[in-house]
Amino acid sequence: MKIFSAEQIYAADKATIKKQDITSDALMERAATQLFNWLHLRLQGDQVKIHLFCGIGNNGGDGLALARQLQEHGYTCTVYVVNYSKKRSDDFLTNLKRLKDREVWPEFLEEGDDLPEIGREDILVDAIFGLGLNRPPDDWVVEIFEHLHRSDAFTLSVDIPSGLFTDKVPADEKAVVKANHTLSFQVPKLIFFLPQTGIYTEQWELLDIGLDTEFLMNTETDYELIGKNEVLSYYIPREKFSHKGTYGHSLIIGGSYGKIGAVHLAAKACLHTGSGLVTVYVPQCGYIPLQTNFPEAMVITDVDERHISNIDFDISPTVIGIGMGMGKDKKTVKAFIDFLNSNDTPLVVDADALNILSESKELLKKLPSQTVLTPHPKELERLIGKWDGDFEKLEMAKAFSKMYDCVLVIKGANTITVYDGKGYVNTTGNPGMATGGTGDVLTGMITGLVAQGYEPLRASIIGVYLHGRAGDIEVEKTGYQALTASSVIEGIGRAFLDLFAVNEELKSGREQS
Ligand SMILES: NC(=O)C1=CN([C@@H]2O[C@H](COP(=O)(O)OP(=O)(O)OC[C@H]3O[C@@H](n4cnc5c(N)ncnc54)[C@H](O)[C@@H]3O)[C@@H](O)[C@H]2O)[C@H](O)CC1
Ligand SMILES: [K+]
Repeated sequence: MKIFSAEQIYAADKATIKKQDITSDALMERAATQLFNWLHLRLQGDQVKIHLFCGIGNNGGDGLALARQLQEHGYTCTVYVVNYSKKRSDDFLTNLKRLKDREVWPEFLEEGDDLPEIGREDILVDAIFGLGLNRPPDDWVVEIFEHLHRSDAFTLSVDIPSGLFTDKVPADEKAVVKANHTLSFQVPKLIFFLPQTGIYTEQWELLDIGLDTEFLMNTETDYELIGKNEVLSYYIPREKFSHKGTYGHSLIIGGSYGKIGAVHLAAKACLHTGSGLVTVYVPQCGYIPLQTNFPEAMVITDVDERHISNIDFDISPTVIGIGMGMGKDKKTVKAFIDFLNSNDTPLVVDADALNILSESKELLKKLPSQTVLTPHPKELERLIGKWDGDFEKLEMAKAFSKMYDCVLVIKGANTITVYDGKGYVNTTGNPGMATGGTGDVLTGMITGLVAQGYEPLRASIIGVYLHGRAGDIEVEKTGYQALTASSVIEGIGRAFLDLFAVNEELKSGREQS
């Protein structure tokens, strides 16, 4: 699913109005009807108090139109207009008049006014600012936001939480409404997925307002949201007359004394993801544990007992995953540099190998094209430098990925894969996965997908999705605290099966008919 910028959404509005030969007011009415339906379905006429806080632009217009529909259906609502500017939008004014024609008189809030009492059982609708915010809200408006927050009432934001810019992180966290739920129009917004802006809404949901599908389909976006459909469209089916050679040979290089487990996890995840063969390359201390506990893997050992000191093997792998648990011993750093100087096998690079690259950036030029790098936030900072806010981070990541022709997998709550100027935002995963070893599992999975013939960008996107899905499946059994990297590996098979699972409701519907 595409993630559109604010400019593109405004353009989609225009295209829709023209193509469907409707007024902008009619489009706003559609938006308000969707908001109303959402609330009405849940409230079923309940007489809970609803406070609608509206701005003076089109976000406020949506709020006023919603207020009218609520009032027409007998709901108890009070409407406030946060009067932060004299430049009211036309559709706001149209809806203000319609409300007044029905003898609903909004209370206009100005600087210094007393603020209304809000009970914690009430419902707040936040339609103060939408996509049009272009400077931080005034202090007195921020005070209103804080007043709303203190009420503890359920807060429903219209389109986006008011006070959020669509392309930069707000300087003051008090200057953003904290929403329990956001009903956003038609398309997901990037702000829902970034750590510094995603925190302002607990949940978000899309409401279809019938924007022109042709425009949406034909417009290229900088970001894409990755769900099951996207992953399914990339899936390569297995062939009947295939054999283990068809699905590649992965070599996992890493480990050091006390960190052999990292290689074990990566290699096992690689195998569970479908790599035809998996060989691990470890220091000698890894030989017995791996051969004892992981019979499917072949093991090649370094000449050194405790560290990798000379990467030397006589197999021809399809892809190499390197870095987990490898450490930065002097011998290892040298071995890694020598390896890069002679290697032309596709690479997936993680952990200590990333840190070695960060310390000698000239090495980055030695990576084969489309090498996959899987940094967590600290490793990313060492690689690309410090950034000022999540949006700058993404721009810097894109520039870095272009400069070195590499796929950057930026790990986080919503992992974002960056390549060729585009970002792919993952939707799976959960806080239980913030535990040691899950990164090793991810690297192994991406390696296993490259081995099977997925090009590195797709392997990364699919690997990240399945990794999160496996975690989501397993967390149902364990809860957040007890989820481990090993259980994520156990979930990989189910994550694949889930790609093809028919929605239970659809299935039972079909069986009945
Ligand atoms: N396709 C859709 O998604 C539709 C969305 N709709 C809604 O329209 C808003 C966007 O409306 P817009 O009028 O452009 O912006 P705002 O409502 O956010 O209004 C802001 C308004 O105020 C001015 N302004 C900006 N920042 C400040 C500030 N700090 N202080 C004072 N004034 C400020 C700015 O110039 C604007 O005029 C979208 O989010 C949806 O809710 C449509 O209703 C249907 C189609
Ligand atoms: K809003």
